[in-house]
Amino acid sequence: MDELLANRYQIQKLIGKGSFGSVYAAIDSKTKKKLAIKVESVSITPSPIEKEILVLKKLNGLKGFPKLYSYGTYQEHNYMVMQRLGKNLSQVFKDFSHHFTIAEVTHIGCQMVKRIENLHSMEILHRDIKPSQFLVEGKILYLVDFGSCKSFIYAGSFHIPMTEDIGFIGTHMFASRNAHSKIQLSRRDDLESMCYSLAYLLRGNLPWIDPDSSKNTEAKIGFRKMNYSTLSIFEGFPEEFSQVLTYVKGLNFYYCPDYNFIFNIFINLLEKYENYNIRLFKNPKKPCKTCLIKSHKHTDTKKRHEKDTKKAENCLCLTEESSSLPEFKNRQQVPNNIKVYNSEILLEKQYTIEVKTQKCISEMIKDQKKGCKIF
Ligand SMILES: Nc1ncnc2c1ncn2[C@@H]1O[C@H](COP(=O)(O)OP(=O)(O)OP(=O)(O)O)[C@@H](O)[C@H]1O
Repeated sequence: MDELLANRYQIQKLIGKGSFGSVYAAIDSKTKKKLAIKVESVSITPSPIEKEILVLKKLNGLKGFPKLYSYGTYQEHNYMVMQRLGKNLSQVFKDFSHHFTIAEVTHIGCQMVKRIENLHSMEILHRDIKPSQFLVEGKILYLVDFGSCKSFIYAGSFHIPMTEDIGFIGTHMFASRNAHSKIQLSRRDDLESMCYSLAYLLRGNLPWIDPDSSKNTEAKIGFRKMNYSTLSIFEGFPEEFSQVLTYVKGLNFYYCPDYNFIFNIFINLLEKYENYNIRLFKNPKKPCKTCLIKSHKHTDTKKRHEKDTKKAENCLCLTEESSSLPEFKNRQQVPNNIKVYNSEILLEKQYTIEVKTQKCISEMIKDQKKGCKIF
């Protein structure tokens, strides 16, 4: 491929390779903007990039998703030009010697559930949720890679049917049990993969992964995964994590998950960790006052609850910052996209919301049995 793609984009460096294509760091020679360009051969059909473009168009620059700038075909390659982001969570986890604190993983959980909720609100399933699909930029986790996405709504308003024998979709390590059973995936499965991603970030491993990689076939992982109880997956960690997984495992195929229920479990857990450091994100400014959540004693009404949840969400993401990636000094150099600050106390006392979880898990599960709430 030429270094100047489509006579406009100066390719700088390969960022990484996926199953179907490669992602490059590039500069727009017209605007000097730093970009990421995903490229795949035109011979790949159906084209994952085409699907990604459709999804990104639908998301239309929604917070926590990369902006799509341009796309096209150039020299036997499909390409899409998007916002350049920082390292993915797997890479950052490695930088931290595979050790995140409970507060950090809880904070990640808060952002993950919001991204998944937003994607689902566009009637789209991700179907390959895992740590490497979340990229850190500023204080925001961005969800990327929409090549496995599928709409769960068809003909305008019908939920896709629960079919079987669909073939495995996702990544063995983080896939839901339904993915291993080859059952059509729905919203619950993205959340189950989110739980396994959080378990991995807490533990540094997942119990169904054998040190001998020859024992990690899809079937063997699936078999072992079915036999681990929720409690054993999160053994030694706060019970809130297993509460979330219990709730998610209890969802039926059609049910619209209560994302706020999960978010509030995480937010309440985070509140227990005073003065925690979230080392993944830079801390350029103090959080603005309007983002600070006040304690609302005795005002636990639904309205207050919703307002606080919204504020908490804003606090987690704060404002979107412009990219601060360093220029590439030399083409051989791997970009060091992210600065990690160990010392700053990042979000001091932001999570002092007085939101006690409004429904216990058994009530939620009872609710589900009453009917299939889709929206
Ligand atoms: N907008 C972006 N900005 C910066 N880096 C990105 C961007 N999008 C993807 N990347 C990085 O590019 C690399 C390749 O990403 P890609 O989504 O193609 O595949 P993958 O998720 O690594 O693998 P697979 O497709 O097999 O799941 C990853 O390291 C990812 O973090």
